[in-house]
Amino acid sequence: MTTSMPKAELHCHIEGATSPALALSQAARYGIDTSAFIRDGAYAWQDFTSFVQSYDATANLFRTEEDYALLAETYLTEIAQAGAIYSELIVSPDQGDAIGIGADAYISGLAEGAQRARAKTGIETRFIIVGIRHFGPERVVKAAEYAARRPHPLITGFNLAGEERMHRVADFARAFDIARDAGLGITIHAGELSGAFSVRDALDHVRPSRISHGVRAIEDADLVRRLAEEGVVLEVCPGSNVALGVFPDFESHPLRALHAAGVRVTLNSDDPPFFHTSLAREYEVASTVMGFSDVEILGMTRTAIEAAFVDEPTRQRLLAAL
Ligand SMILES: Nc1ncnc2[nH]cnc12
Ligand SMILES: [Zn+2]
Repeated sequence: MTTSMPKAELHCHIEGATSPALALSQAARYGIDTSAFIRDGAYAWQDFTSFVQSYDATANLFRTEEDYALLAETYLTEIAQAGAIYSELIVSPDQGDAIGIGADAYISGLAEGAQRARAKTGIETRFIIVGIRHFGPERVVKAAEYAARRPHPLITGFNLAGEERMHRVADFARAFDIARDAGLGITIHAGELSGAFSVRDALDHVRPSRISHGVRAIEDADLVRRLAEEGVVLEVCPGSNVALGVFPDFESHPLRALHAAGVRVTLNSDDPPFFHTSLAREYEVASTVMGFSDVEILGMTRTAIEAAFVDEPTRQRLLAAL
């Protein structure tokens, strides 16, 4: 049983962590019709493109700083009650602009929510600024420039998400240079919807310490060896991968093979209610379906803390809590 285990995650998109219940209460507040993206109390989507549409429609239910505080507080409190001691939330300054409050107010609302959750439960949180790939390289540079100004102390990393099949990683190298030069931790979505080549491109052009997903590296044995040798940490999201059809089921998911090959892997929830999962469920599936021992699962949590984009005193305090 993983219920009482300490947990940590490096990869959760904050808007994607909205429970359908919270989405419905926000929709009622603003008089928004959700029938296009919530049906029978669950998010409706069929493929990655319609998932992104449902995700964006959900994100647009949060309009004010206080809405964002409520979202972060609700999610972080829930996972803390399930044993999480650390969470890195992927946050998008573009979303602050999209709703008209601006990136600073968006971040400050999220930070207020993180602070409330920390006061109640002790959970530690950091924010990873994300550039949206399908918005194109120039918009991603803008997101990197925003992150590089270090507008809030909880912002410690930079990521690239969105439609992986658009553009090549090299098109985003400048954005990552800007973020890296500002001292931010570097991670990038690759090897989820696109194959092993995208993981190789990420290593060559972006030099990340972590990769968001990266699981399709399994298609290339040399690449798996390289990941293991270079100690690159994979933020693995098995529930998300199965829900999106990247792998047909948990039995054929490569987490076990990557772990056995010596790749440093961690467990993550991605967009939990969209993918019918939660951080707690990822831990439980790793144990009961994938057959990882408690010691192996604790090892993945340790890897997450070792790879977290936090200051050293915080890392040592979190490691001591394991
Ligand atoms: N799983 C995912 N892959 C790429 N971009 C995303 N944005 C939100 N969730 C995502
Ligand atoms: Zn993701």
